[in-house]
Amino acid sequence: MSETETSTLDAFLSWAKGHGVESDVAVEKVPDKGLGVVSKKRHFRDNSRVIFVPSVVLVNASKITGYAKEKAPKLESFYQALLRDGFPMNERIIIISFILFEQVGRVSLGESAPPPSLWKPYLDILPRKLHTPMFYNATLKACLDGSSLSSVVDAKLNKLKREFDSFKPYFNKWRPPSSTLQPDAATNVDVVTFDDFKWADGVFWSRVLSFGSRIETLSIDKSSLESGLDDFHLVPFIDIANHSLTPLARWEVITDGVAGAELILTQTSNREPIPSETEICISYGEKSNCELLFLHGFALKDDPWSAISFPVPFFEGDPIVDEKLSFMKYHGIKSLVSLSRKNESIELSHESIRAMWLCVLNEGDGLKITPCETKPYPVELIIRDKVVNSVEMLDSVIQDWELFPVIDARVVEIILDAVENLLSNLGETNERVLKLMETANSREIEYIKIYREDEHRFLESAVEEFTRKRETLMSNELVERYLVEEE
Ligand SMILES: C[S@@+](CC[C@H](N)C(=O)[O-])C[C@H]1O[C@@H](n2cnc3c(N)ncnc32)[C@H](O)[C@@H]1O
Repeated sequence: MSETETSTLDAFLSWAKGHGVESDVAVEKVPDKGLGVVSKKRHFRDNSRVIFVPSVVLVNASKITGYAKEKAPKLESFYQALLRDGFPMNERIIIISFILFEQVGRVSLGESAPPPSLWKPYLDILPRKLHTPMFYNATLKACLDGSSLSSVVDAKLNKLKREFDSFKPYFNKWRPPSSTLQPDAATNVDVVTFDDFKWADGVFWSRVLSFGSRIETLSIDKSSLESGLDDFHLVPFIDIANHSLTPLARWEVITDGVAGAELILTQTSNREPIPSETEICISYGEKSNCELLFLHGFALKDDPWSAISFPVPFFEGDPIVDEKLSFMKYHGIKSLVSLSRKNESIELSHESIRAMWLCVLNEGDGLKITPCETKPYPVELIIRDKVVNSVEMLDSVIQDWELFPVIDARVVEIILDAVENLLSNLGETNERVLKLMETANSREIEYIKIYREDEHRFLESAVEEFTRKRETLMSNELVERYLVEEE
């Protein structure tokens, strides 16, 4: 670690201690992972706590808006201007704008900046360089060609760019009063660049913890959370724990007594102690290499959680596609097909099945979908004379239909077509990408290789599996009859 890195880390550690963080472990640089949490003595895996972070140091949207109101008028007027101009404010926007204000806006404001926030020593240890595909140069980006991630990255870059362009004029208000009165050369330079914006978004998605989802799984009374309605939290210290497929620890929300969060060494029947100098990792969840690469910029050779997502392949020229999309949006059905490996077989998520039903059904099947201006919902969906006003209703109408095997067969046919296409795209680009990879040797290339191989294996299995499913469905008399008629 450089001298500056060491002093920034020391400042963070003494800040944490001074604000009530208790820790039995060290924070150190870990090869190829940035910082990590490392044991400094023997520990037993007995549900004992190794880090406690009191709620006072947690970062969430409510605390940030409170801080802006009380101590950072420029940040407060930024949020107020966004609200006034009708921007949809959410926890992510509040948190990433705060990170940008503290780390970039403050520099631009110079002497007119408010004193640094409570969280400055924490913000200072956030990695300045991220390795996700959002930061790839042209060569690395070309190494994703043919993979499912390639279009996902393009779509995300475009979305972020649109978002950044809409916020830019507001970020540009983070200038000292003199420069807003007398525009000079410096004021033509944007205060926050697109790279800064991507960085803050990347920091958010790679570190944020959802307390809501953890509380739901633990069935704790949500109202007892000090943070009220906040879901997303940055948790200094605990968010230094890296991801492993064989994690030694897990994080928990504490709602009893002194509220906060803790890192616990998960109990196991293995009574062997964890030796000193062992990295203590957690699990970031059942994430495929595609997700790990997208969100975190790394991939794991032995990752068992293969998955793939692609946009719902609506038929070209489907006359009611906009209405279908509107129904899906209103009912929270993503326009995405997600396939993942479960219990040795490859399955579509339930939400994807709903999206696919809507994709394959048409007016000839008795589906009517009409815009409605007088109702609380944007479109009215009728299937077989039944008004479908919830996803549960959609499930029962389709599953109770005698034509269900036919619909199922259409879904399987289209998914098979899509995975065959994805596999052939990946195969066609492989040779060129492998050559390109030889010209650049980096950690990123190694991770892309792992991801591409994983995706190739997964798609091959998906093609096999959906071919089998199609054959089984084809042996159904009703399906055979209908498909012949449809042809
Ligand atoms: C929540 S942070 C963990 C702390 C981080 N290492 C740091 O320096 O601040 C998540 C990031 O750590 C890195 N990381 C976590 N687990 C990793 C792993 N198994 N291999 C490589 N990098 C990892 C990735 O950059 C990821 O986005």
